[in-house]
Amino acid sequence: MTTMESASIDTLILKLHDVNAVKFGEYRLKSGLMTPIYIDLRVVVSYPAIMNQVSNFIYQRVLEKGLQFDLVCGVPYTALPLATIICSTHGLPMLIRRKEAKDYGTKRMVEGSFHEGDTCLIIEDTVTSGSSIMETAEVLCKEGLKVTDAIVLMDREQGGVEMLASQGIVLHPVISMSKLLNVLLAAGRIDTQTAQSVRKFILANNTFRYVCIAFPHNLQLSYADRAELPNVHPLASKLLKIMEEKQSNLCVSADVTSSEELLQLADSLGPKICMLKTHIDILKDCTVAFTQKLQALAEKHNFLIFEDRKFADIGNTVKNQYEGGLYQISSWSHIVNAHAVPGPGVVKGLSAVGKPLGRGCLLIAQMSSQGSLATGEYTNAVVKMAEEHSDFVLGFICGSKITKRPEFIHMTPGVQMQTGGDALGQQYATPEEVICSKGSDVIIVGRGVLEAADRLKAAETYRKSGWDAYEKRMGHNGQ
Ligand SMILES: O=c1ccn([C@@H]2O[C@H](COP(=O)(O)O)[C@@H](O)[C@H]2O)c(=O)[nH]1
Repeated sequence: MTTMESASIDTLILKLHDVNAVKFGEYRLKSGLMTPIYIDLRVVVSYPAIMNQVSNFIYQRVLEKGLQFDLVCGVPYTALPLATIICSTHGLPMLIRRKEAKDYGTKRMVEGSFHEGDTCLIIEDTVTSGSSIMETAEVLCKEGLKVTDAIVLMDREQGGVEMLASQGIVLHPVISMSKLLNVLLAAGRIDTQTAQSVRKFILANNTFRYVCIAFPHNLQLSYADRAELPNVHPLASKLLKIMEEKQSNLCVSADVTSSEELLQLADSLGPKICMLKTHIDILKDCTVAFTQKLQALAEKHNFLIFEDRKFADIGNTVKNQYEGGLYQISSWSHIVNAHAVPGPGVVKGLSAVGKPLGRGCLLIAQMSSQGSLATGEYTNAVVKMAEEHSDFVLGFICGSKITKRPEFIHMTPGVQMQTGGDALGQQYATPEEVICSKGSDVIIVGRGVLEAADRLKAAETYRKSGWDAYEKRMGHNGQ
C-alpha cells in the first residue's frame, strides 16, 4: 500500500468514526458476546461520499490481489449496496443472495444470471468470526458456484481470516482492527486505556479458537470424532473409522469389465482405499463366486463395497432390483445409492431390504456431469429426504458439503489431479478442492487411477493427496 493510500485509509477511518460507524461502549455481537467496540457500517448508506470511498478501497484491494472471478455477491444486507456500487462502476456482473426463499415464483436463493462452475467473489462490510461470509458461500456453492476469495472492509481480527481459510476461502481485509485503533489513538479520538481494553478483548475473544474448543461438533470434527457421534449410521461409523485407521479418504471406482481384473484391482489397491465402488452391470462375467471373492477381499483389506447402481424407480421395483435379479446386490454391497426423483418411496423400498442386513444408502444430491439438473432446490430437497430417513441414508453423492450435520458423509466423484473433464461431460476437480475447499469427505476416483501406467502408484498419490487435504482442512498442516 502506498503512503497516499494509507493516508486516505486514515481519513476514511476518521470519517467512519465521525458518522458513528465505529462506536465504543458495551455492545452485543451476533454471537451474543459483549464487545467494547462496535462497527456499524449500516449507517454509511446515508453518506454517499463515504459509500463511494469505501467501494473504491474494496475495489482497489481486488486489483492489488489480482483476483480472478466471474461474478460478485455482497453479503446481505449491509454489503449489498457496496457490491452494487462496485459492480455498476466497474461493469461487473452481480448476484443477490436472498436471506430467505420466496414462497412464490422461482423460490430461488440466488438472484441473477450465472453458470455452474462460475467463481463468485464475496464482499462483506465487517467480519468477526467469518460465519456470515460462510453462510453466503454455502448458499452460492449449493447453486454450483465456486467461492475462493472474499473482501471485507473491516476485519475485527477475531479469527474470521483463519476460519474462512480452513474452509478454503481467502479473506482480504481493507482495514484491520489494529489499524483502526492506531489511527483513532493517534488522532486523539480515543485514549490509551480504551485502545488497550479493546486490544485485550480482541486477543481474548478469538472466535476461531473458541469455536474449536468450546463446540466440538463443528466444522473441524475429525473423521474419528464423527464415527463416535450418537446418531451416526453404523456403516458410516465403520467407514469413518476405516478412513482414520488407513489414513485414506480414497474410494476407487473400479470401472472395469472383467471380474478377474476387478478382483486384482481390489487386492492390489485394497490397502490404499477406504471403499471400492463398482458398476456391477458393466461386468461381462459376474457370478456369485465373484461377489463372494470380492467380499473376502473387502474383509482382508478392510474396505467397504459401494455398488453405484443409482436406483431410481418406485419403492416396490427398487426393492426387487436391490434384492434379486442377476446381481443380488443387497447380498454383497455394503452401500448403494439412489436418485431422489421418485420421492421417499425409493428410500423406503431399499431400506425394507437393506436395513435388516445392516446396509446403508447414499442419496445423489448433485452430480459431477456438466449440465446436471441436481442443483439448488433439488439438492436441498435431497438433504431433507436424507434427514428424514437417517436410519438408512448415511450420506450423499455430491460436489461439496451440503449439510452441516456431521453424521452424514459427503462423497464426491469427478476427481483427478488436474481440473478438466472428458468428452462426454464429466467434470473434474482436484482432491484438494474437493476435500479442503468444498468440504467433502471422500474422493471417488476412476480413470485417474485406472488409466495410469502404475495403478498402485496412482492410488497412493490420490490417497496421499486426499489425506493431506483433510489434514489441511483440520488445520494440522503437518505440524
Ligand atoms: O455424479 C456422479 C456420480 C457418479 N459418478 C461415477 O463415478 C465414477 C467416476 O469415474 P471417473 O473415471 O473418475 O470419471 C464413474 O463410475 C461414474 O459413474 C460420477 O462420475 N459422477
